[in-house]
Parts: sequence; structure tokens; C-alpha cells
Amino acid sequence: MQMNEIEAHLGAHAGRRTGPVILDLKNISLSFGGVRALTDISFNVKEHEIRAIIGPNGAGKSSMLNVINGVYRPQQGEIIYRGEHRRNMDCYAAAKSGIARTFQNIALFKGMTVLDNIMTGRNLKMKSNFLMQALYWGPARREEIEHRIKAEEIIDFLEIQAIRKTPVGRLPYGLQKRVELGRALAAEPEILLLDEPMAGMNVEEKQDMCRFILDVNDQFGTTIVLIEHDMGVVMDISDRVVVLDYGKKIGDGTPDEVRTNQDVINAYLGVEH
Ligand SMILES: Nc1ncnc2c1ncn2[C@@H]1O[C@H](COP(=O)(O)OP(=O)(O)OP(=O)(O)O)[C@@H](O)[C@H]1O
Repeated sequence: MQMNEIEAHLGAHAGRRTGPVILDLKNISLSFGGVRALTDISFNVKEHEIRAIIGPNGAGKSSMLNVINGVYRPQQGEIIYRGEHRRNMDCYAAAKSGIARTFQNIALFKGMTVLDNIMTGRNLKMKSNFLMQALYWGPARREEIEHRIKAEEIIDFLEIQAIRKTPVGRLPYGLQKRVELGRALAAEPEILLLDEPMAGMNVEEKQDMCRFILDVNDQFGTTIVLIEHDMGVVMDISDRVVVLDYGKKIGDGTPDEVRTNQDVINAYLGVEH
């Protein structure tokens, strides 16, 4: 993909509006024994927004995503999702309520094909029971066909038709990351959490991934929360950015506001606290 194509996507993207707050995190604190991973963090995410979480290594970014999708339970704070206070949220409940995620290290079934990996993202949507599925009988058969159609739509959207039958383990890293995005999209999430979607990619792969993230946001209306270390990417595609450092929030605003925030500049330059 050429740079002017990315710019065209960004231009189209800049025209759209974000909605009301869909996810509100208030005064979140999380510790592991004596390690304070997050201290009194508050920020919100608006519907249809691309919201980035940035910060130096160990700042608490992944912990924050894990709090949002119910992997970690914060000792303090409140999470309000679609106007409802969430208590005792676990991963399954978060996924059921429309929160999907990808991981820092690819978590796919390497021996399975691209299509089958994407189908695993449909699991929560499947209604027929195990016996019906095993017998491939009646409603289970119809359901399976519907899910396959959806998976094929995602494959077309991500332009990976040519590798749909290839075992994931044989694919280059950049394509595996794209398949992982496909599996998360298969759940038709309302909020998509992306943990370093461009880590380890070359320039061209990053440009493709940027385009897909913008297209997911534009075409499906999906709200996106992403952790990313590539500042160029973050500043280009995000509506707002929250900055963490040593588990504390040190900045929050538009890319331009964050770029000129002295605390953020200090954190990135390694200035002593
Ligand atoms: N499961 C855990 N058990 C103990 N400590 C943890 C755990 N998860 C995270 N931490 C600690 O919490 C702090 C924040 O870690 P976290 O992985 O959230 O940071 P990060 O900003 O995502 O870092 P990176 O950019 O390196 O991935 C670190 O000090 C880390 O060692």
C-alpha cells in the first residue's frame, strides 16, 4: 500500500464523529502483591472512537486492557460500560457483552487453517449444543453455514482469501497478526482492544494494519482501544490518547495536546520523577 492511500483513508476517517461515552473507567487501582500496576486511573472511551493507550515499558498499559476485558479485577475503582456499573466481570462476560481483544503475542491455533481460526471467534455466537454440532444436524448445520458465511466476509474484508486454507503457523508474522484481528472481528465486537497490533511489523505491514483498523472503525462502527509503541501510527490514527507512566496517568487528550504535554515529553525522554 502506498502512503497516499493511507492519507486518503485518514482524510475520510477525519470526517466522522464520535458518539457519547461508552466505557468509563473511574479511579482504577490494581496491585500485584507489592507492585502497584495502576494507581487511580480515570479515563473514558467514546462510541466509535479510536483511543490509544501509550507509555514506556511497564507503565501499566496491558494491565489496563486486562482490567477492561475482565482478566484482572482492580482492587479499587469503577467500570461503567454502556451505562451499567460492572461488578465481578470476568473474561467470558466481557466477551459476551461485546468486548473482544487481540494479544501482544499472537494467540492463534497454529496448526489450524486461517478459516478455522476465524471460525473460533464465532464460538460465543453459536447457539446449538455440542451434540447437535457433532452430528452436524438440523439447526446446527444451518447455524454452521451462517457462521461460515460471516467468517468468509471477514476474510474478504481483510484481503486474505488466498490463504484461507493455509495453516496459520506457516504464515509470515504480519499475516498472522491480520488473522488474529479477523478472529476478534468474527465476534462482531462493539469494543475492540488491540494490544500492540503493529509490534514486529515492517513498514508495509504496518501501513496495511493501519488501513484495516481505520476501515474496521469506519465500516463496522467498532470502537477501538489500542496500545501501540509506534508514535507515528498512534498520532496519525487516534482520536484521543491516554498516557501512563509508572501506573499513573500523566496525559490525556488529542494527539496534538499529548504531543506538547511536558510530563509526557519528560516520561519519554526518561527525565527523573
Ligand atoms: N500478572 C502480574 N503479576 C505481577 N506483576 C505484574 C503482572 N502483570 C503486570 N505486572 C506488573 O505491573 C506493571 C505494569 O505492567 P504492564 O504489563 O501492564 O505494563 P505495560 O505498559 O503493558 O508494559 P510493556 O509495554 O512492557 O508491555 C509492571 O511492573 C509489571 O511487572
